[in-house]
Amino acid sequence: SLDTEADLSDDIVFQSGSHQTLKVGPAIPRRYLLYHVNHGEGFNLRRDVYMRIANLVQRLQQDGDWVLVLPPWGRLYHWRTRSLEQIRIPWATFFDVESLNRYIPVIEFEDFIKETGQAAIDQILYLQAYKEGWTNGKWEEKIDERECIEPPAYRLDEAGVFRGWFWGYPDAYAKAFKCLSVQGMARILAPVLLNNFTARSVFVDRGEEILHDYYGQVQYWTVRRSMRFAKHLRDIGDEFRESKLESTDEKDKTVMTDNWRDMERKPGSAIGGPYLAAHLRREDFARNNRKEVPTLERAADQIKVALKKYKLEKVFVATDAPKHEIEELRRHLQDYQVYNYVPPKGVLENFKDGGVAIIDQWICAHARYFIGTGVSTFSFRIHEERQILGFDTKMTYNRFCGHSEPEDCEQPSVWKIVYH
Ligand SMILES: C[C@@H]1O[C@H](OP(=O)(O)OP(=O)(O)OC[C@H]2O[C@@H](n3cnc4c(=O)[nH]c(N)nc43)[C@H](O)[C@@H]2O)[C@@H](O)[C@H](O)[C@@H]1O
Repeated sequence: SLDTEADLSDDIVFQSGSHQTLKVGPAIPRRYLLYHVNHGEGFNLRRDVYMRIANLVQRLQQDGDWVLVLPPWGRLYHWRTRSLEQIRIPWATFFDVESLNRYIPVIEFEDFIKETGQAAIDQILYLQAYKEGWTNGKWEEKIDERECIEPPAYRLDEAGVFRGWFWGYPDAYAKAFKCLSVQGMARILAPVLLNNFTARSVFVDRGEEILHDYYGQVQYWTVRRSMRFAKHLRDIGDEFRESKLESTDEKDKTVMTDNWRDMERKPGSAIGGPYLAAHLRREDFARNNRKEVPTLERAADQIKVALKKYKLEKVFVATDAPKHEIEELRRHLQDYQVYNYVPPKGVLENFKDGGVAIIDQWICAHARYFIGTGVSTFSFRIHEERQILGFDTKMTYNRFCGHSEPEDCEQPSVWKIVYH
């Protein structure tokens, strides 16, 4: 059978008469790539893994009809609002799936179930490191089928199928399971998936084990640009900007095009709203006493320096800090107007902790000046968002100096956006 118009057009043979005949080759069966990330990882690290896997699918597409099945969101360590049920969340809650689809074909897991008739996966490939580490102290790209190092996270049940955590879908199962030791870029999986396995649906678990094919290069930025946030979340952030921070896209020069493919901005073209935004990562970062985390007093001092330098009066703070810490920070900044986003009940119920975090990121992305927390992927994703919007790099690539770092601590490396 023919699936798409594109398939048709290649195979149509026009004859001299008025009718046409179709020359149809065997249909290429659609293959599904599913993936998952280690349980302890946070949302923004997971976004990074999506980019690696998406580029793998982009490569696989050259040799067949592959589609990426988006892993439902849920059970994230940092999502702490206990009154909410935070599992089986589709990507459309957080992202503009149409934008993702402009880069590679993606479907939600629920669509996979509908399309294939059941939540059954043919093959799990569980990625792991090499037990022996690097041989001769040399890092090289390699991939091999190996025995599992850790006890497998999936167990064989009486029916002879593998059960485990499939994003909170109790009926889901897999038919086969293997461990693969891997050291390398995402593309290393391509020949394995094309040649060694004929399974129609392959589930790559521990997707974070593979690296970006081309970090910071055009492929990286293209998939990154396709990861637009869901419109309903952007709208909430925009309304907050306008009502509290005197910030609108027209004034700030941050108007977006409908299609990210048509959006190419010169650095410095965006001005941003008349406020400074800070991402202050606390919780586990502060508890583990990471050297990149400043005391609240020191954070306030660094904010004040930047406010004076850029003649700003308003501060927007995105943070995972508990209330009393936010209050303390306010006291240190009492001469300024300090804002943070507190979601109304309905927003929290509909869009969960993940949606609220995105609203925070969106507001940070539109500030005149941004200062983030070192090594936090939450801050890194804001840097990228601002690059896409067209901010000058010096208004973006800034971070707090931690409690045991010098005042002139090393600032984040600048990643210029690459379009072509
Ligand atoms: C310890 C490591 O931390 C790494 O975190 P890091 O890169 O900062 O960033 P994320 O991977 O996003 O994980 C941190 C999570 O904490 C919450 N969070 C942090 N900052 C804010 C904020 O300003 N506003 C709101 N609303 N929520 C915030 C949010 O749920 C976010 O996804 C993880 O990626 C690693 O997997 C690991 O867990």
